[in-house]
Amino acid sequence: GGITKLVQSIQLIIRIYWLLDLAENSLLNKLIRKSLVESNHQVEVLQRDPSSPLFSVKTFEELHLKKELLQGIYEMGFNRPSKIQETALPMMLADPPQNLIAQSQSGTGKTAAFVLAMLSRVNGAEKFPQCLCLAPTYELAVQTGQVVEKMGKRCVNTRVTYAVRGNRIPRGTKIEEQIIIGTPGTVLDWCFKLRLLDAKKISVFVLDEADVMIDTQGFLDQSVRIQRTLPQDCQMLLFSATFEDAVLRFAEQIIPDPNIIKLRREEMTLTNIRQYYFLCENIQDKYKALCNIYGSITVGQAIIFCQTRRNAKWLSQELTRDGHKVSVLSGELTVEQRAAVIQRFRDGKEKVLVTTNVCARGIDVKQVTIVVNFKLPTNQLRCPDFETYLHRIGRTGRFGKKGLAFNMVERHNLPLLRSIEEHFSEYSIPIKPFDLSDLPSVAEELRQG
Ligand SMILES: Nc1ncnc2c1ncn2[C@@H]1O[C@H](COP(=O)(O)OP(=O)(O)OP(=O)(O)O)[C@@H](O)[C@H]1O
Repeated sequence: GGITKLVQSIQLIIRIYWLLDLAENSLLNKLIRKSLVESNHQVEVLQRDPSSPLFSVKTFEELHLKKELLQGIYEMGFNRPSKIQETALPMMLADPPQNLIAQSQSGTGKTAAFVLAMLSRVNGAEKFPQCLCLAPTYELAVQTGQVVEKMGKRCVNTRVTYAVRGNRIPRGTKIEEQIIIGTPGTVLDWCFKLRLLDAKKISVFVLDEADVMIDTQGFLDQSVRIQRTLPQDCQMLLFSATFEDAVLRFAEQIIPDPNIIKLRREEMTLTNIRQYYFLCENIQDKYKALCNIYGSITVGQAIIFCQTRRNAKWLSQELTRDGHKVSVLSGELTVEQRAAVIQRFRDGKEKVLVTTNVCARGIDVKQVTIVVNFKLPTNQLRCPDFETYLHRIGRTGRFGKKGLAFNMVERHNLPLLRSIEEHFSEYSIPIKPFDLSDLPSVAEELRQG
């Protein structure tokens, strides 16, 4: 009765927030990531059309791209294909066209890959939509469109338009742009209600951020309805940063006889991170321990994780008063504001980033040498949040550098620390109490970098 309805609506609200967070994370990654995330893993080909040419390319020249497209790529500073592009591009550019499902973590070159495929297939002389790309949110659609405009700068006859809320086009208008990027709901309206484009003329269909897409019933159904209206010989491409079973099932439902490739995620290792803890009576004690660290180690850049916005605010005020250059990252900032804070931190304008859990994910800043858990991460049930702990201290010790993690622990939370240490016992790295005698070796290790 009423109770179940109430529970269902609460669950729906939680899912929507979770999805928004997922989409926000995806957008934040795009905004802060100015360069490729290199991977030294090989791409795994899980399934392929036996007739498809299976080879990978090491240069863009081997792809026989239109010269104005090759020009666009070089002007973007791309020297050679990324790991996923090496295998995905030959499949996507093959004739006859191949369908593809590709998973590769954020920042590894998926967007550039399918944008290159769309630009490559567009016939600039024809003034009607030929490529359709679905994205989960307006902002992500705009981000992808910017890559099209940058990479297609020299393809003078090729133009892109956005099927998103707010781009009002009168019913019956015949759209001339060859590439359409939009969110599922608006794209459906453009196809059926407003009849702005003829889906039968679409030759390339891209569904990006599939892992974000499938989490709202609407998107999943709408994407399927759009895909159903496309012609049989339309090339279908689907991309996702992760490959949970649900994503793969959705992908195979949408993309007929696909090639399937994936790039394994870099394992997060803790082996090159030294972890210590300070026993603290209260928050002032924690602040004093923090000052001890600063007083005695030449710190590169540090990220300090707090559990609440209130503590983050209090801590940043204390640090600023003591003359540290501090920036704060917390949930009430918009994604663009967060990206700006992270960009400043990356540029070294501030030495300390105080942040709450919400923004902890996805910040990969190379020169972070120290991570401080001002409070150990726990979930809503006040149990240790192992995944967040791993994500947080994984912000340091990146790219083979040495890293340092300090945990400020109240006495009653020691069992929490022990269960975290136990959970990561495979790395067999103790979380030792920090005392000043450790300093010389720690400082030396940091210097070695
Ligand atoms: N072959 C390449 N060489 C150099 N830089 C590249 C290459 N391909 C992409 N990049 C750059 O790397 C960054 C990440 O690329 P891209 O956005 O395509 O990755 P992505 O996997 O789609 O990331 P996300 O999933 O976060 O959207 C971008 O700044 C892009 O310009």
